Amino acid sequence: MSTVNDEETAAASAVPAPPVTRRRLLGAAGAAGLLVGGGSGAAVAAAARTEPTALSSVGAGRIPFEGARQAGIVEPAQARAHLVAFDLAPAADRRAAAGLLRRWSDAAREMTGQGPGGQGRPTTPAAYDDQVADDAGPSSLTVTFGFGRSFFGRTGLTGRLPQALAPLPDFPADALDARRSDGDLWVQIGADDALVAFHALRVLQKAAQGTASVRWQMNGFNRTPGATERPMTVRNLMGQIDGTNNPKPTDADFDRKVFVPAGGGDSSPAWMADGSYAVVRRIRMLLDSWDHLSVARQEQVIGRRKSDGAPLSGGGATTPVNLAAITGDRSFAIAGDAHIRVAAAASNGGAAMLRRGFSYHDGIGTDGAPDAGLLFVAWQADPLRGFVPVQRKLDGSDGLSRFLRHEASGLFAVPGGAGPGEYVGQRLLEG
Ligand SMILES: C=CC1=C(C)c2cc3[nH]c(cc4nc(cc5[nH]c(cc1n2)c(C)c5CCC(=O)O)C(CCC(=O)O)=C4C)c(C)c3C=C
Ligand SMILES: [Fe+2]
Repeated sequence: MSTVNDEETAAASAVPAPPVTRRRLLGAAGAAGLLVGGGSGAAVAAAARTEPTALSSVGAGRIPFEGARQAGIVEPAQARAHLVAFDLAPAADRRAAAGLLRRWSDAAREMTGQGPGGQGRPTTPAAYDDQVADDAGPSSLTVTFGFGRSFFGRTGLTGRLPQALAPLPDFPADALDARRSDGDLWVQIGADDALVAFHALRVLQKAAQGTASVRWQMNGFNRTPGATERPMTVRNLMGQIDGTNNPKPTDADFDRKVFVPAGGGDSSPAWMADGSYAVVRRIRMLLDSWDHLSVARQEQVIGRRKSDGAPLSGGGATTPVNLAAITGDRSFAIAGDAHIRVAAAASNGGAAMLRRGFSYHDGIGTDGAPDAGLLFVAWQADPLRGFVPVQRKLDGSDGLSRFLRHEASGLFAVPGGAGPGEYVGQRLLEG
């Protein structure tokens, strides 16, 4: 599942970090030379050849933590992700929760290179330092925080519970594992480097100690930037180009679809201004069955060509889909149960969302098949005008659903971002 991870936005979204200073790199190279000094001649020669180089483009990508909106929503989905839900400790109240969001925001600010010591490089809050991300640049790290419905009861804030955070309906085909669903708090960590992402996760876990503990964790991935000749929409584990027809930040109605307006909305209180709602679903792909289909059949199931993502109604990948197109034998070019027909805004009263997911692969399941699929993350201003109507339709009539199993689910209110000196959620917790 892709995102705005497309040609148009890839270059624009990450701010290159200032280059690493020569002194710093020479220091590191010198230390490496000392370390191998007693070793073989070949090792010494290899160390001597170690020229200081600037951070590669991957390490240099920096996405500011501070802003009216949280990072990690509109930027291209990174190569690595940890999606983690936390539950508050029994004794943790609203004050403790506020302290946690303050610690988390400060840590995220520092790790993304915006903190007190930051100069564009990630720093680690000293109290949690494990040095795992030392030497790496920010690597497009984003940390995004959200609140689950249960958070409001736990902190005495039910009066501020958004209507839009109503529980998702039970979809008949769901096979949800409650232990891997929901949660008081949700954190999405994304980075283009695995160590940077892991490090951020550990720092946030340590900062939570005594206040909240991990309820579930899911680890995802996408194509690494630079792996293709030019930036392009990613493929999911079924091999499809996924994300082509996502709303684009340049669309006139993008903000209205994805973000809560200033002052709140019909179903959102004012503290959610500039925020969004994240629907998170762990969707297992029944890959062994899928791989038995011919490519032609797979293309009919989706409604797009597998090679380049072009719609079966004609044209190239970015050609608008024509759901009315008829083939020579007078049938629809895009089948009645094709995924893109059933999911289309036109089939769902205009319902739309920004899909920004990550693939996952957790080895082989107890059934002997790959435990792999999509960590589907959909962003919208109101789930009742986004995910809910679309999933209702897909659940009953999507040809793709025969090859999927929804195994876990969560809905989280992701408030607007933090400005200098602020923490995420401050307007909820202190307003
Ligand atoms: C409830 C929303 C959706 C779920 C759940 C979902 C799961 C899912 N989708 C794919 C693969 C593709 N989806 C594509 C398009 C597409 N999917 C949704 C919604 C959900 N998908 C929408 C709204 C759209 C756009 C429809 C349109 O108007 O064109 C595509 C085509 C390429 C693209 O536009 O992204 C693919 C491929 C998988 C594998 C999956 C669950 C694992
Ligand atoms: Fe889809």
